[in-house]
Amino acid sequence: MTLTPPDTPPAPAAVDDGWRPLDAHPVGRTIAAFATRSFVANDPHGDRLRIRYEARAAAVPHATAAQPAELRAEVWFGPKAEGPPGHAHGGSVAAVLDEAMGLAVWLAHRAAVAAHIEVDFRNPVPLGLTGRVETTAGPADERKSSVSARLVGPDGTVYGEATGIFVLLGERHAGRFRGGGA
Ligand SMILES: CCCCC/C=C\C/C=C\C/C=C\C/C=C\CCCC(=O)SCCNC(=O)CCNC(=O)[C@H](O)C(C)(C)COP(=O)(O)OP(=O)(O)OC[C@H]1O[C@@H](n2cnc3c(N)ncnc32)[C@H](O)[C@@H]1OP(=O)(O)O
Repeated sequence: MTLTPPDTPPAPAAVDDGWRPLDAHPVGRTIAAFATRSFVANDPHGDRLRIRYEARAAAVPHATAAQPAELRAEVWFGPKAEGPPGHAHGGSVAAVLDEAMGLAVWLAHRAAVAAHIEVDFRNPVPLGLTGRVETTAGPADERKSSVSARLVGPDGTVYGEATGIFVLLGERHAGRFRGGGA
């Protein structure tokens, strides 16, 4: 019996894990528009931070307690994010984690501001790193949500971990967090 060489196996079908650009998500569009102005995300071609958010499409159109919307991001730390020589400033890492947590709460529940965050810097972030921010928004009551996030490198190195309490914006905050500025 002769064995014929197997055909070249077909490329594995791309696995659709449900992640889409943020602006493909109905709530995500509002968030994406906000993010173009934010401290973290306002310079997508700059040398400091470049960040691209994605939402889990499985949550379209709205999150439920059983299936909260999820947010993640790809982030690049450029030469102008420097803190310790050759590495990212802790404030830039904290800012990235803070914003991602805020947007994750917004996507899962509604717009919110950070009341309390804690950040653990696990490994120094080399400048030039492109990492992944993963977020998990916890359940919310009518006033607040817990949330966590971490920054992971392409090889699985965990660079930073954060937890936060975000206060959901309601009627009592009306007018406090409007756009504008001096
Ligand atoms: C579809 C249209 C949408 C339009 C959206 C419009 C605007 C968007 C607005 C905002 C954008 C949203 C997201 C932005 C995303 C990311 C940005 C990055 C995240 C940030 O960077 S954002 C900036 C930094 N952030 C601040 O600038 C906040 C300054 N701060 C305050 O403005 C107040 O401090 C406030 C409002 C936080 C609370 O004040 P408050 O009076 O409303 O809340 P209150 O005291 O009633 O507490 C309610 C419950 O939260 C618990 N709680 C409160 N504080 C706590 C703490 N520190 N630790 C642990 N738990 C805490 C209480 O214990 C209570 O819990 P309980 O209900 O169980 O009693």
